[in-house]
Amino acid sequence: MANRSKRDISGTVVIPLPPREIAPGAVHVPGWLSLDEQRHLVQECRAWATGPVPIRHTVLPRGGVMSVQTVCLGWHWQPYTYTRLAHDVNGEQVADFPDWLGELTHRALTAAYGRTTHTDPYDTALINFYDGPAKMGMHQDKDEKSDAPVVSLSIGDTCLFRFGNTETRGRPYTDLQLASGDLFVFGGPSRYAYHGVPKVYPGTGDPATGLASGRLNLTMRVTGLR
Ligand SMILES: O=C(O)CCC(=O)C(=O)O
Ligand SMILES: [Fe+2]
Repeated sequence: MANRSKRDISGTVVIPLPPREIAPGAVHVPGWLSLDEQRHLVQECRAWATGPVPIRHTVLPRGGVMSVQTVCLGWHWQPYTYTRLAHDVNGEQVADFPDWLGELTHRALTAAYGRTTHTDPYDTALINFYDGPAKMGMHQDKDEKSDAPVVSLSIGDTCLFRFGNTETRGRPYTDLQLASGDLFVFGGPSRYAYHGVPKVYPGTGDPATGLASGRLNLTMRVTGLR
């Protein structure tokens, strides 16, 4: 279990807020990752960003380019499918989804839901890096052939995260902040809720994570593919 009390950049002890249910099946666990875990994830993400399939701005089918940069593990996501080979980047196979990340994901599910959740093994992670004005529009995560919850970890600058409903991109939605170390899980009735990142607040991250600026987000998923 992560050490739940930590110090902020000024050395003040910060006791994270308890888990909060944002919508049925959608739970925010502030400050879930320890600083050491965040540091480790930043190091690993730096390595994954270099290859075998380097991090890139994903190109959308109609020619738009996403402002975030993304690198994938296990399966390569390109709009709107998962493949083993990164045909839209360099044709290589993405890095494996490591066992330790699957274990961290299952611990995260237990922390969010307060019970063990049985799912097929998690087999992919999408790692997004937000720098400068990068953001993400409202969308559903629906390219997976599995209803297993999406498990999201955030490191670095705080963002505004908008978590909506399963019917439309618009209201009703809940705006919350995801800060460094926060866990957010959405499953059950919220699995296909629209969500997005309208804004990242520059300079709000703690450089002790190893990330001097910007925001990293990892989402672990079950693709349901073989
Ligand atoms: O950056 C985030 O917090 C959300 C990322 C996301 O929604 C996605 O990768 O599908
Ligand atoms: Fe998403």
